[in-house]
Amino acid sequence: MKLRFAPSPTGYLHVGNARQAVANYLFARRHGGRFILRLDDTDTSRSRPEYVDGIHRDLAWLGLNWDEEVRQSERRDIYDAVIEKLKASGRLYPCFESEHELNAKREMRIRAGKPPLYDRAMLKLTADQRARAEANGKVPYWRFKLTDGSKKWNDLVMDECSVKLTAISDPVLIRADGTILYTLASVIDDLEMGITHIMRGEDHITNTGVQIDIAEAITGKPAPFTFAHLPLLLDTDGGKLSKRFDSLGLKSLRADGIEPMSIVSYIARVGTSDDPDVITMQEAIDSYDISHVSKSAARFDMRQLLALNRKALHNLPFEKAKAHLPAEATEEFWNAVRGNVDISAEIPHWWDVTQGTIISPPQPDDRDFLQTALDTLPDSPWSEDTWKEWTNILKERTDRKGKTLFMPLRLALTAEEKGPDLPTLLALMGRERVVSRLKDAIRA
Ligand SMILES: Nc1ncnc2c1ncn2[C@@H]1O[C@H](COP(=O)(O)OP(=O)(O)OP(=O)(O)O)[C@@H](O)[C@H]1O
Repeated sequence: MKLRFAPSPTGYLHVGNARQAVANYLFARRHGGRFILRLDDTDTSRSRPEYVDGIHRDLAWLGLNWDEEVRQSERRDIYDAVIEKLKASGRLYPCFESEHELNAKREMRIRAGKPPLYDRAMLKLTADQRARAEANGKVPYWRFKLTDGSKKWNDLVMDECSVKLTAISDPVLIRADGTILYTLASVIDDLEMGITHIMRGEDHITNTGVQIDIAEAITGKPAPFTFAHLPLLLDTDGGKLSKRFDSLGLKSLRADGIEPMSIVSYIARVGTSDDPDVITMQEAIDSYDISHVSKSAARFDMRQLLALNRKALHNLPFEKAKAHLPAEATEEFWNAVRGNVDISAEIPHWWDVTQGTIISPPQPDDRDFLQTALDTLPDSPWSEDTWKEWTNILKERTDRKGKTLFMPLRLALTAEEKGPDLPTLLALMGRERVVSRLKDAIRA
């Protein structure tokens, strides 16, 4: 069994692309197969080295290690041999019509109430006519002659699929400048590399019909692939994701401090009948079941991802959390804050709260209460019991309890209305910091 994830390096990967990478990886690992990274970089005008680096970085970050890597731009010889064969058999035929001529023909067909399909005029070109066009400096581009009828396959996600080839124009597979289009390069690679399962987005369903036809023209045998077309992942508002607009990009999620395993856990289960939960890679592999993937489009829900990430951070042991923490951070600090962060980008704030400087917001309405709090602050050294000792005195002196007692203190000490347990935080902060924050809140 051999699978491939085949992104085009024309942008940074988004969570939709990741859905395919994760599906291919988990399916391959679950069944003891190989997972290949294939860079579909035939579009030289849009492919860029920094996007290749980006794909490597994102996949490695997610923990999707690949067994082999190939680049389409390095496989021209392989394509040329197959192209010669297809030209010789007449399935690839030269075309000379300009964009302008094609548009005019298309409009005429539409006006005549016919579908705007290519009329295959160039199939009737005689050797003489071709020689004359070439003598006039015209260079042909090449279309693939589709067979009549439909191509059917039993999809692992979409069940029975059928693409009516008679409703599609013969596709251009080689441009006049010699560029090979994705549709052709991809099927040659899949055959040559012995890919057994093609898992990709449902945006490829029409391609699949055409590619089955091309594969059969190349080998003279039924296409040897099993297909799985996974629905597209939409953004939270139901909009399309785009590499070009960097929407929900893995790079930015990483920069925001999302844990890679939260993303893999979420993406492996979103749009399936299984509930997302924070799982290990091995658990994701063992539990991946393609028959649980739903046929309809799934929405990426940021709140759900954040909930998983919060759980992942909560479970993260100190040794692993160190990567997100300041060098001087202690295990006590991590234990105090780990249950209260959605993303690791929030950690520096809590570090400042306990070890650095923050600006306490003014609390004019609670000035007297905070002055009493300052006056009754226990002397050092402090422990986790100091909070209780202090607030017991405050309860007696001020008659306050519950929220009216705790909230002004929380706000003064942390500048937040929510956060880690105050008894633990107070012990970590130390007396000097607390005195200066209380003074700030009173003075302001
Ligand atoms: N929103 C999406 N949800 C799920 N899969 C997607 C989504 N967008 C693309 N894919 C899949 O990602 C894989 C990689 O494709 P590709 O690199 O061509 O991505 P793309 O985002 O469609 O790129 P481009 O915008 O450059 O065409 C393909 O299997 C494609 O079907």
